[in-house]
Amino acid sequence: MQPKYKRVLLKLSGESLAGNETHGIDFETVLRICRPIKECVDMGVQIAIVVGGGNFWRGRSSGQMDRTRADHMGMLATTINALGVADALEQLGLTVRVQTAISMQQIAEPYIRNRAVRHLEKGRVVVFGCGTGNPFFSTDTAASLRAAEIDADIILKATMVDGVYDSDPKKNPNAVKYDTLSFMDVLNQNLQVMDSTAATMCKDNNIPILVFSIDQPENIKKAICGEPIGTIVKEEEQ
Ligand SMILES: Nc1ncnc2c1ncn2[C@@H]1O[C@H](COP(=O)(O)OP(=O)(O)OP(=O)(O)O)[C@@H](O)[C@H]1O
Ligand SMILES: O=c1ccn([C@@H]2O[C@H](COP(=O)(O)O)[C@@H](O)[C@H]2O)c(=O)[nH]1
Repeated sequence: MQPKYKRVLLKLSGESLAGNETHGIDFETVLRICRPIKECVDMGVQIAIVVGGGNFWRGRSSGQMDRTRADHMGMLATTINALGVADALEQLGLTVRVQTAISMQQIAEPYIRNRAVRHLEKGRVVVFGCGTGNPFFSTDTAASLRAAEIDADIILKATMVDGVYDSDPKKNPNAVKYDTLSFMDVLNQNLQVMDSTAATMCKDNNIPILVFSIDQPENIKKAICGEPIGTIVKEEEQ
C-alpha cells in the first residue's frame, strides 16, 4: 500500500481509547490504534492528531453544570487522552510533541502553528490537546481548525461508526450508509456525525473529511492509502 496523502489530520474519538470499557483509557487499545500510525509515518506521511474526550467527559452532557466550566473539564479530558496517545506513539519508536491550546507548559508545548508545521516536516507526530481552547466547541471543530492552519490534505475522522448514515445508526438499525456526501448534505440533513461548525469550516476551506470506524485500527492505514472505506464528505464538484 502506498500513501495517497502527504499531510493528514487524524481525529481520534475519545471513546475509542476506552477499548471494551465504558470509560477511561485502555492502554493496550491505544497501542493497537497507534501501530498503523507508526507504519504510515514510516512511509513518510506527516500526521497531526486531535483527540476527543468522550471517554471521560463531554461538556454538552453535563446536565446542570455551568456549560463553560463543563467544557473546561472536557478540554482537560482531551489533554489526558493526548498524553496517553503520545506515550503509546513514543513506545512504538516515534518522536512526538503534544501541543495544547490552553497553556500548561510543564506538561506540553503551547500550540504554535509554525512550530507544529516544523515538527511535522521533521517527521514528528504532533498531538493537539485542549481542542480549540474555547468552550462551546468540539474536537471535530478543533480538527477542522488545525487542519486548515497546518494545510492538511484531509481530515480522517476515526470514530465509533463505519461512516455517515442517513440517521444515527446507534438509534436506527435501518439507517443507510453513504459512500460520498457533500458538506451541504451534512448540514441540510442535520447529520449529527460531526457538528455543523466543523462541517462549515471544512466546507469553507475545502478540506475533505473521511469518516470511518476505528474498530479495526488498520483502517487508519487504509484511509491514508486511499482504499475505499467509510464515507467521504467533500465539496460538491462544480
Ligand atoms: N447520521 C449519522 N451517521 C453516523 N453516525 C452518527 C449519525 N448521527 C449521529 N451519529 C453518531 O455520531 C457518533 C460519532 O460522533 P461523536 O461526536 O459522538 O464522537 P467522536 O467525535 O468520534 O469523539 P468522542 O468519542 O471523543 O466524543 C457516532 O458514534 C454515532 O452514533
Ligand atoms: O474546542 C473544544 C473542544 C472540546 N471541548 C470540550 O471537550 C469535550 C470533549 O470533546 P469531544 O469533541 O466531545 O470529544 C467537549 O464535549 C467539550 O466539553 C471544548 O470545550 N472546546
